[in-house]
Amino acid sequence: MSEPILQASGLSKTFVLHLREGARLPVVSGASFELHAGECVALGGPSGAGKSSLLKMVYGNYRVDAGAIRVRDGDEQVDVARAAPRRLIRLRAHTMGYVSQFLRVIPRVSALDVVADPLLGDGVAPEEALPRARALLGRLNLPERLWPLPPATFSGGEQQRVNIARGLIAHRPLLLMDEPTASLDAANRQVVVELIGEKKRAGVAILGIFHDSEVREAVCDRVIDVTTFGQAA
Ligand SMILES: Nc1ncnc2c1ncn2[C@@H]1O[C@H](COP(=O)(O)OP(=O)(O)OP(=O)(O)O)[C@@H](O)[C@H]1O
Repeated sequence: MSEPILQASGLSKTFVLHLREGARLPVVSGASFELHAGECVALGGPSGAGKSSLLKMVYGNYRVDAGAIRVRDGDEQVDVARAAPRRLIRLRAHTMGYVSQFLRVIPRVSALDVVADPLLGDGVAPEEALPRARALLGRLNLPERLWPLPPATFSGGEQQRVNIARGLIAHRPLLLMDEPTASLDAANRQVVVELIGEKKRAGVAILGIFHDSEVREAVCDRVIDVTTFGQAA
């Protein structure tokens, strides 16, 4: 088997609530798992098990107390748990994408530009990036009249589709997805299932939270049960 794209080993994290007399909330202890090219893996377990927290640790938004999160970046390996902020920014720009549940809206920027932006950041010319953004928004059934508008006033499902298009338009070898279909109707869920399938066939490794069991069964090769990582004392 090829080298893993993501290798997490011995991750532990306890939240300490300093404004609550230092209350301690252990969330994971000794979490270890790997992801290989072309596979989609779901983080599973009941509400509060630590799925979102684990995803945020892998992306580098939450610090870990112990353990390593090694991500393959071309010929290099970057340990997200120890990487300098600049290295993390570079890793996120080209290697590790994140499709959050909600769109972070940028004032006055049109939906089309929001979606094309990652391609432009990769150096793709606007003449190529914009048609690709239009095609993806079209596949996701976002009405054409909305494309030139900033998404701030869009419905939840419309914003989520803009967010998915932005997260999937460029190639990133590792994709983290937090409930990508939460606000979508059945037809659009199916489009997202197809888009994820295409990413897998392109060799992308996907780690995500998929509460919708139909979507999970359609796209995921296995489930990592977060409860098996136990909780720190
Ligand atoms: N920033 C934070 N500060 C303090 N505690 C937190 C923080 N984020 C998460 N927690 C706690 O960590 C535990 C795990 O939360 P997390 O959101 O990771 O669970 P989850 O499995 O994703 O749940 P759900 O399926 O309900 O979204 C919860 O008890 C939560 O209260």
